[in-house]
Amino acid sequence: MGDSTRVKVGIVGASGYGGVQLVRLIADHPHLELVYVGGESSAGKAFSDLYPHMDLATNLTIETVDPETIGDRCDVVFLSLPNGLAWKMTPTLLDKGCKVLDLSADYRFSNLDTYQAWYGGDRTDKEVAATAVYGLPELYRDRIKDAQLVGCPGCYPTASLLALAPLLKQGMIVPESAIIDAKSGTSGGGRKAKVNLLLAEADNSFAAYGVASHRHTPEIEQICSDLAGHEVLVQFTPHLIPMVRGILSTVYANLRDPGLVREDLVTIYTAFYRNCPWVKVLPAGVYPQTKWAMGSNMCYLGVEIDQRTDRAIVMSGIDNLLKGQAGQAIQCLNLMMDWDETLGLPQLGFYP
Ligand SMILES: NC(=O)C1=CN([C@@H]2O[C@H](COP(=O)(O)OP(=O)(O)OC[C@H]3O[C@@H](n4cnc5c(N)ncnc54)[C@H](OP(=O)(O)O)[C@@H]3O)[C@@H](O)[C@H]2O)C=CC1
Ligand SMILES: CC(=O)N[C@@H](CCC(=O)OP(=O)(O)O)C(=O)O
Repeated sequence: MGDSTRVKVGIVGASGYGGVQLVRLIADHPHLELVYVGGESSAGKAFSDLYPHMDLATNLTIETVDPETIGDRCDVVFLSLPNGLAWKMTPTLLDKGCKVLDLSADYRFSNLDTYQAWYGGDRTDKEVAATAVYGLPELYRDRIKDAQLVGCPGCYPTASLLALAPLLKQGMIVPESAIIDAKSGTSGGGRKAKVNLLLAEADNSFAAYGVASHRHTPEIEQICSDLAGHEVLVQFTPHLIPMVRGILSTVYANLRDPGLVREDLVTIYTAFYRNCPWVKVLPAGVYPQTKWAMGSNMCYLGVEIDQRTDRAIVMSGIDNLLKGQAGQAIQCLNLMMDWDETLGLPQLGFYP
């Protein structure tokens, strides 16, 4: 039975990894009621037939995607789809008065030419895209509060930008010297079958991919440029690591002030993130482990300085499906609804 006091929520792409996390988080959220789940190949199946252990979270059946009817039934819609689909349905959802949170790359770029150069597609929603806000609350909280459309960041950009932001914003590093070395578990590639994500391919192996060409590079550069106040290029190398969940992003950059020690960085980072409940700056000498963040919306940051090279080294650990995806989307929605930013989100991870 429906609860008229709760905000009615729909998820398009509910069967995927991001969608499942959203179902779980919405079930635990005090102000949200899931009223619609949509998909393509899973349409017509009960959500609990796909995920039998989640029958307590919802008894909905996955439906086909018709933006008009979704817009009539929902106040808020999460789009957890492959890149290039959200922009085709978002204008209708917004016209219907919905708040829209897109987990794909479609609304992350302030310059659509950049989007089209990396993702393709012939966008016809330029006016709508211009209203989208980049959904990284620690950097754009006030803009997210007023947004009707949020483009939630990618998992690698979330981890990497939270590591770099204090240094860039305060002009402490040479921006172009930034090198981002990031590792992701296989769930980062989504639930759809892909040969490189098979256990027999990914297990006992560890390799870089997308070297000097990964599509998260321009997304990271866009926000770094915004923080630095001028155009910045960065070096970003992702790796696939044989685990399911988690990202560890290690960022290196040349310091402008060679006199700093790591305790200074702890103080600077703690001050920068003092109003951010989802970032935990670790004490000097403590470095994040991905398992701490598994099941939690927290980003753990460890800071270090190599005094031989005068480089800052910052390590950022997140759960790619929570702070890197669905958790961050709920965090953004909390802000858009003027609710506490922590509502309905898990603080502590599953481990140990
Ligand atoms: N995985 C991660 O760590 C992160 C992913 N992202 C982004 O979030 C988005 C979702 O990712 P993820 O959950 O991993 O993806 P999955 O591959 O796990 O899920 C994709 C979902 O999209 C649905 N879908 C695909 N095509 C269509 C279509 N034409 N119409 C309707 N539904 C469709 C699928 O439904 P069905 O099963 O019914 O076919 C499925 O539910 C992507 O844009 C991804 O890049 C962002 C940050 C992190
Ligand atoms: C391990 C793995 O394959 N990771 C994905 C990142 C997924 C993601 O967040 O990307 P978008 O939302 O920008 O598509 C990749 O490198 O393509």
